[in-house]
Amino acid sequence: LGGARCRAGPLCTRPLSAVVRLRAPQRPPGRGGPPRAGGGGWRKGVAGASEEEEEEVVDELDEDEDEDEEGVEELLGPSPLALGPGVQRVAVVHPAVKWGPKKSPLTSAELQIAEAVALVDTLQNWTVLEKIIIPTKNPDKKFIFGKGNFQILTEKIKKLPHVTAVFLNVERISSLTKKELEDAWGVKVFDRYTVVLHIFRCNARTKEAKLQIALAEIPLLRSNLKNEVSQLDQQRGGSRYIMGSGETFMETQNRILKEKELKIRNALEKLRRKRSLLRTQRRKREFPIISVMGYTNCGKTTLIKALTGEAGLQPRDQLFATLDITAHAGYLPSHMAVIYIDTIGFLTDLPHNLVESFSATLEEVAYSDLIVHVRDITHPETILQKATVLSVLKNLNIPSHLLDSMVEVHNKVDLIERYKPTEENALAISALHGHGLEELKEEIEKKILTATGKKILTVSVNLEGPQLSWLYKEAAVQEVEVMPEDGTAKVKVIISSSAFGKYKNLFPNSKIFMP
Ligand SMILES: Nc1nc2c(ncn2[C@@H]2O[C@H](COP(=O)(O)OP(=O)(O)OP(=O)(O)O)[C@@H](O)[C@H]2O)c(=O)[nH]1
Ligand SMILES: [Mg+2]
Repeated sequence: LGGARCRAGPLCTRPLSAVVRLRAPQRPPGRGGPPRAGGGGWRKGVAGASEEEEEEVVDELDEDEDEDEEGVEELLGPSPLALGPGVQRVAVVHPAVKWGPKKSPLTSAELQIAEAVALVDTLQNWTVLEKIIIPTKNPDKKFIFGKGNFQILTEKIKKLPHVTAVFLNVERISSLTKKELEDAWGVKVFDRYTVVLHIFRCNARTKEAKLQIALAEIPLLRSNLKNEVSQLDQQRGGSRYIMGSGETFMETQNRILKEKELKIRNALEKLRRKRSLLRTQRRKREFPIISVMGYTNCGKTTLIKALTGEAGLQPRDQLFATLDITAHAGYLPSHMAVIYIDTIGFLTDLPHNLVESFSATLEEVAYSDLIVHVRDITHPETILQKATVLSVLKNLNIPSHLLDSMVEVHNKVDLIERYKPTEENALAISALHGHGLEELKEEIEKKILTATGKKILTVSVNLEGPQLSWLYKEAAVQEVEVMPEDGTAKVKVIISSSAFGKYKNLFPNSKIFMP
């Protein structure tokens, strides 16, 4: 890939496998409560998992982590974009549909080109030299532009002496069109797919992200191969057989690519199995899971940082800062421990197979108890962004109850004076300044209790009896307030309906205080 590196430093995120290592970030402000045994003491009380058990899971999951690392680098290989090292000076060309059925009702060419520029700005050493909007009737057809407009465009590009590449802001161009445009303009031509993929490549840190990128790059390698073969054919006048093998060069290369694709899919499948093991572990520990989703740069990481107090999280004003799904522990108002999952942001016209290669990661979302949809309400395209997020979620086969219970959050309201959401049930917040977070946590807690069928209640127990240890085993004890005068304690618990039924049967005389 040469010298094109991202502006961002190393990502400071916590891979999903860190879930089982979570430690309570702070002790909740409660009276009494279970005793603290070392660092994980409080959590031990909440989740009912011993530390030894926890370490065991970590060991099991970390196994062969390192030995695979080299294999992943090999599968990822050099970038198929074949970019030279160093600087790229880019002309961003946006084919705008002025009318007809292909015209997007929600967006304007200026805003679309602004997003394309933001994508280029994400990359270190890449600068935008020129922005050109050029009309077209149908950007999906083979040559994108009409003859006259193409000539105007070619003249404009040729007049830019320092330009090294053209970023054509369409989802995908065929290898044939790409070649023709490159021949006509004498510079490299990228589409959205290649630019986004390049950003992903720069931001990928974990094995899973790298494998997903390797998978998404296969179609590029395939079209590169096609070009290479047609060039060879032109030079030599026909396909050549590799001596003795009976296979043409194209067939051999295609076979190698297929094998590579299979290896990547297998490696991803292995990671997926690991993930499902983690999921079972988490279920056992009864941490409710909240997936935080939204358009890229809307403030997901900032929000999770604010909700969990995790200092290591690094939000950045950059598209696709987060590429790995990561998990972070936080507390709801009643001291319930939950896990927030930070996810990759969405983008309009994100090429289909790119989404597909990341959908394994996003599969995690389907297993969460609640989705929080964060929106950058200050963005001029916020409505289109919402539509994009909802449509991607639909395509991911997220269970409908999760879509129905989704919490919509309007973020960055500090930038708008006296903001009032027009959508019913949306919550206005500023993740950066911490406004509206208490209300948000209350709302999340309400929905989590409904989703998990749990109740929060306080019971009075006799300290000499078995109730307290029963509750520690079967429910999540939040607070214990001892009444020394009569040897009882008031215990606040989060308990499932079925465990509550059992409790009432076992201890019919225990006093119960509903909230
Ligand atoms: N003014 C303001 N800026 C915010 C707020 N929340 C986030 N930001 C800024 O928005 C930018 C993006 O924030 P992130 O938290 O990295 O966004 P993200 O959704 O995680 O982005 P990706 O991971 O790239 O998809 C950063 O510069 C944040 O400081 C907010 O409430 N107010
Ligand atoms: Mg992020």
